[in-house]
Amino acid sequence: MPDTLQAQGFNDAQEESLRIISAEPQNNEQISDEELRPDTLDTFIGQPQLKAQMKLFLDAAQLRGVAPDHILLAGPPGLGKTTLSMIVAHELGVPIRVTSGPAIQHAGDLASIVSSLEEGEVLFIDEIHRLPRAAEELLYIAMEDFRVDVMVGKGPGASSIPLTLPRFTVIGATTREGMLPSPLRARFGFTAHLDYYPTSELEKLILRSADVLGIHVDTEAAYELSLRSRGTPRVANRLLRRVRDWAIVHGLTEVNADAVRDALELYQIDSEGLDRLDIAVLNAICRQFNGGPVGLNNLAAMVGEESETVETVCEPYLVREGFLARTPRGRIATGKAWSHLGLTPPNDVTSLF
Ligand SMILES: Nc1ncnc2c1ncn2[C@@H]1O[C@H](COP(=O)(O)OP(=O)(O)OP(=O)(O)O)[C@@H](O)[C@H]1O
Repeated sequence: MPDTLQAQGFNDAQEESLRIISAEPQNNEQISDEELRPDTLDTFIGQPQLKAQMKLFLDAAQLRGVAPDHILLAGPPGLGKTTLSMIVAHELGVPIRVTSGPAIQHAGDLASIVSSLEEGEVLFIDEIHRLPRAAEELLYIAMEDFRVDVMVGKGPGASSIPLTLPRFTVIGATTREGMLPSPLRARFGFTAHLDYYPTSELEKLILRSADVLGIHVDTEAAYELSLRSRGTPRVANRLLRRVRDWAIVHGLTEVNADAVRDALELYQIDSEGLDRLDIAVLNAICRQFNGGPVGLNNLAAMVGEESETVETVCEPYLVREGFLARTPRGRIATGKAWSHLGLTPPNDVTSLF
């Protein structure tokens, strides 16, 4: 009988802690994301190269007195794509219309949005890689020729009337740049890739968010939080809120490093930002499979999770942080994983890394 997570008592309350380190927004988090969004490039923390490029790009458009070219923002969830698009509109002093690939079901939905845009307006399309095909084709023409063809009538008598659109700027955001068809990708004049944030920048971000939320957080506490934030602003802000709750309940007026450690221990987030599922995965590879290699399905069965969850929720961070390696024969635990678990790798395993 496999030693699964359920068998180890991985219950709903513990699953809750899984979601704390997820980079995806949860429940009503869009609302709490809003209050922490910086609204200028100067207050947007980190990504220095991207900010410098973006500033030049926007300044040039403003000096030329035209709407900037279309912008593609690519990168993992929670790194600030939506925030940057709001900043672009704010810096240009123009309104922004927000939609997303999954919200547009028919080409007509997109036609009605683009045909109601004002001159210079920003159209933000989140998850642009999920637009339906017909909408994508309509978008090609709208982006390139600022035109939309409106179909009148049905069947053989149908005809299309071209409607000229004002110049506007599309900002597309995607977590899956590779899924964008190349004709769509080619229509963006500027593509920005967002990277995971180093801890030094997450610290600044946490101190800024603490200020906005009216919490006193000392620098050591900000550092401890940044270590556990998986390089992701959304995770940093979420952990900060959970630590704030802990501080309120414990009657603290200032959050210090001990409060961060104690609060996050309660949520089963360790010093490297690994949660219970990450640890279960590493434990399974080291203890049950002698360090690997082990196939994804076996591994997922061992921890009692869907393969997809293991692959998309745990692995990217474990691989990025050097705890786990993917090889053609399966997943292997690295030396860092063994030492993080306080285990000694067997001799025949050390040759694998
Ligand atoms: N560079 C930054 N400086 C300050 N706060 C940031 C930064 N990047 C992101 N944030 C904050 O992190 C949260 C998540 O950011 P945002 O919604 O922009 O991410 P996203 O990349 O659009 O995520 P998704 O792909 O899930 O839509 C927001 O509260 C935002 O204010």
